Amino acid sequence: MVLNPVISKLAGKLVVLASASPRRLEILRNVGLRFEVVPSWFKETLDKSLFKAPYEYAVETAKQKALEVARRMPIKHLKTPDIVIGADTIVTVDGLILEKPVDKHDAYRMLSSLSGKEHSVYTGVAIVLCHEKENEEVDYQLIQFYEETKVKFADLSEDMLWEYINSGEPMDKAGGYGIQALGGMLVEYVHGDFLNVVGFPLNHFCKQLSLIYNHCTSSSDQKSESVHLSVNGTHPTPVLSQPTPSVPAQSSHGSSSIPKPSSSSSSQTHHTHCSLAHKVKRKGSDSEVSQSSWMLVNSLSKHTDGREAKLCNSENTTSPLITRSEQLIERDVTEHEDSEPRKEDLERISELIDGFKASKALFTASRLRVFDLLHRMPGLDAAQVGQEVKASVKGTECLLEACVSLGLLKSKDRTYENTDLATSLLRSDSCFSLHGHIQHCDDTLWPLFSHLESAVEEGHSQREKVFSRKPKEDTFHNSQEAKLRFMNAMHSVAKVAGKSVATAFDLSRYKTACDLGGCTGTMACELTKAHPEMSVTVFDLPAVVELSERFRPLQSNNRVSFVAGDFFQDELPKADLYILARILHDLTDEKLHILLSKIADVCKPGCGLLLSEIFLDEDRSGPSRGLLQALSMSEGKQRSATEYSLLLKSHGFNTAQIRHTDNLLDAMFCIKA
Ligand SMILES: Cc1cn([C@@H]2O[C@H](COP(=O)(O)OP(=O)(O)OP(=O)(O)O)[C@@H](O)[C@H]2O)c(=O)[nH]c1=O
Repeated sequence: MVLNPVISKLAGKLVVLASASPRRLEILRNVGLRFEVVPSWFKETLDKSLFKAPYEYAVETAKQKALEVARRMPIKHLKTPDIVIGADTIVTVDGLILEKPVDKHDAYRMLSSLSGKEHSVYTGVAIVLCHEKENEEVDYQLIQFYEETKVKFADLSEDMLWEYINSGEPMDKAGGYGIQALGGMLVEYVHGDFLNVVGFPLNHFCKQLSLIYNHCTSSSDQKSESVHLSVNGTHPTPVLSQPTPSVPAQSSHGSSSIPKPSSSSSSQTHHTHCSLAHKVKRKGSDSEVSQSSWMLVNSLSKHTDGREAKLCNSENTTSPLITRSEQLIERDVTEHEDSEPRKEDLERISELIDGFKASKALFTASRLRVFDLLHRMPGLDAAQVGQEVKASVKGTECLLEACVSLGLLKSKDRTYENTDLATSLLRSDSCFSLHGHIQHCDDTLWPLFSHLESAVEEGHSQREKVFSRKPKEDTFHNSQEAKLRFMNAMHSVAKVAGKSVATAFDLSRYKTACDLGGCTGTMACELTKAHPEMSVTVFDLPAVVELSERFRPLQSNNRVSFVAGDFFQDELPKADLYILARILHDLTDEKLHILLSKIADVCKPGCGLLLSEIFLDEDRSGPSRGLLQALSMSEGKQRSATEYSLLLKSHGFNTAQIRHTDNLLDAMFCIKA
């Protein structure tokens, strides 16, 4: 079928991905779909012997995953999604269904059964469309389909098998391998949609969406089969299984009665476009990783039916795949070496080279309170600004011009005023001021980053080396000052990100909360604003609680109280929701487990845990904000949402929802099992 643009059709709809799979999240995020992640609690324990074909099992599991979330959300999250997407990936070989291995031996069993053979990967997908009716009942409409991809593994030696298993990669992946990463080494060829193996058949999914939202008529090879479930409360009852006008068609791979796809042998080839290709583009083509991804993508080809793809390899040739891929890489490298550098590459590198200059210009203007001044007195010229901030005219002029070029100031006839960005984020007294954070970057991070080379060589932060050189830092007064500066930094980030985190989830069932390490109480304040029946205790070190009084006039809220204590040593205040905002990334594994065990001990089943951190992309390729921060961290580490989720799970907290907020901090909501 002809594919029409469709992702934009979902704008404004509450789309929910009922999956904890980081790969599915990334595949869908890469195409610009905006959605919430609510991992399904459905246990993958359907009796496989009841299904005639393996894909029926995958489709049914996907359906149950999606329906569980579609049914839970109106009750537990008090909102009805528009669309819930569920998926399930399985590997089948020799008539067996392989899911995720339970341990290394299980992984060994799976991978050795795949060695030297072709197997099928099926991903079943269920799209549940939720229609709220006037009587508060929800009508669920179900579209389900599956996609098959054939994959052939090389013969794997025992050493290869164990080296791969010991990498840890197999454990959360169907069949015990990840084709998108190290597992790619094991693969001789792929017939079909590559992303289907990774966990989500994007192309087929878009075609289905197109059928739903573009109201196309189905092509002749497509059968129509959609299921309506009329749901009252929590118990769905299948009432009908037939085509409907609003969901016109089901693809040829739709649900149980549909025959297996035939293996196509068309000779026309096209290069596939998958998320890896986008990534290569985004990252530039210099790194080895990018090149190998590029090779992988380009060595796939697509047949005319648009779904069956095959490597340019066949068993009756010596190894055309390798030859072709090598040629592609060779050509790519040569082209890059010989040709003039591309304009955008030069721009990107210059930007990076000058990044430190831009940062320092911002820090300096901020320290001199240029943005405060120009807010009070817009339209000053360089001499007037210099006089006010007690700086030279020449130096001030250079600084102001640099700020204009960075979009922080506007100039007209050699006079200056703030841009909107400066007014909202850079003034020291604005509601969302990042002034405190900027000062912290200048005072603490700047010196640390100037010792980055030693930090990288030695493998630990240079904090002690850098700051013990300045004896004045050790006096009580200065350490007090340093504490205040740090609190100011935390305060300013919490002011900017607090609302996004506090409103990320419906927490209205919780009446008492405790913000551990809650500093000045800004996040606590945002939580009470977002949840009018909630009271929040801020628990922090005595010195912090004492100093936080200076910020209290800002928190005019009697539902926020402060308790002094050390969360490693003292009893935690009782609450039914605990908040950990920007705490975990900074702790060693040991401390982290002590803290999480303490929280788990005081939490009854049903208690909540709200975690707020920067969540790294699952492949740790971004965001730079998180990865750059890691360069100056003394202990601890940055993690992805899945890593946090697994960590919390090991202490009995199930992830209920994850929110990438597009703000400075992301959020995850977990419930004590
Ligand atoms: C073959 C293959 C699989 N996978 C992953 O295997 C999991 C399958 O498990 P699932 O049960 O379908 O999903 P899940 O991870 O448990 O998530 P959920 O949807 O919440 O059940 C998914 O993650 C897939 O990406 C890869 O990442 N690469 C591969 O090459």
